Amino acid sequence: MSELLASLRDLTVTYAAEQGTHLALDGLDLDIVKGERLAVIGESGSGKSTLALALGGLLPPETHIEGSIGWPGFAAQPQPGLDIGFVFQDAGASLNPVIAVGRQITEIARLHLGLSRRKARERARALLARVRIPDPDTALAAFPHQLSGGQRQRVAIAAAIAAKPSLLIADEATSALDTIVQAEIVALLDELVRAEGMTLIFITHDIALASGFADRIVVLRDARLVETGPTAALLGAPKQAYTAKLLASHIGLDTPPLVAGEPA
Ligand SMILES: Nc1ncnc2c1ncn2[C@@H]1O[C@H](COP(=O)(O)OP(=O)(O)OP(=O)(O)O)[C@@H](O)[C@H]1O
Repeated sequence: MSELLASLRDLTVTYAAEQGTHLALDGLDLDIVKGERLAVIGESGSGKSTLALALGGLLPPETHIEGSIGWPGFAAQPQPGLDIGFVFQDAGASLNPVIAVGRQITEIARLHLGLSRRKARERARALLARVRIPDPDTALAAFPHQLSGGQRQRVAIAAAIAAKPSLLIADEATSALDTIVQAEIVALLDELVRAEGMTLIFITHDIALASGFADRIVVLRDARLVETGPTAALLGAPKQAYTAKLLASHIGLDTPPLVAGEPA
């Protein structure tokens, strides 16, 4: 039987806003299986990022959380940055603009893996090569603004996996990139999670992008989980009218995936 990484039960998240409270997740039940590539799709404001932040324990302090997030896949409460890696939409938000790329990755490896300065730098170089940054030696000394948007996102991925997390959460990680670069980054994420045996949660409003490589899709709408199922089943025969509408508005079902899946 598949091993569970996380188990969310009746997860309800309410933000305290100036105009009152805002229900961002409403009674979410979801099991996340070790090693799966899970796409979370939904329209803007449906609660996707809130789910990502809740999993990482990164919700703002004034947020009210009910229900539970269990982590049967971890011996102890997983730590963001160590057990859970994050890639956000804007690499600029996760990378410090005034610190060289190499040092940013090196610091993570030193902090979380306790590596010596030299070993951490070797790891940073290897990670830059792993995410296919051309000329990793030069890139180590580069500042984020000296790289292209796609390269910055590759660096952000290298930083996210530097501490060897078991779970990688990519929140709209490709939304700011053009279509070709998007497909390259998705292919890279897909390859990395397979090779490293990580679990991937890929948050996106782009069903076509998700359908190319996700094992399973979760559909959120207005803070609620509408439907979840294996990608092919959900795309081929959505059970909920909302999912069907979402699919119809984004892709024809004969749209070829942007990233080829594994041969059957
Ligand atoms: N810190 C916050 N304080 C108050 N309300 C918030 C906060 N963060 C998010 N919200 C609200 O909670 C709801 C869910 O937001 P969330 O960012 O999780 O949605 P999303 O599906 O990720 O949207 P998007 O695709 O636009 O990023 C939205 O209505 C949003 O306005």
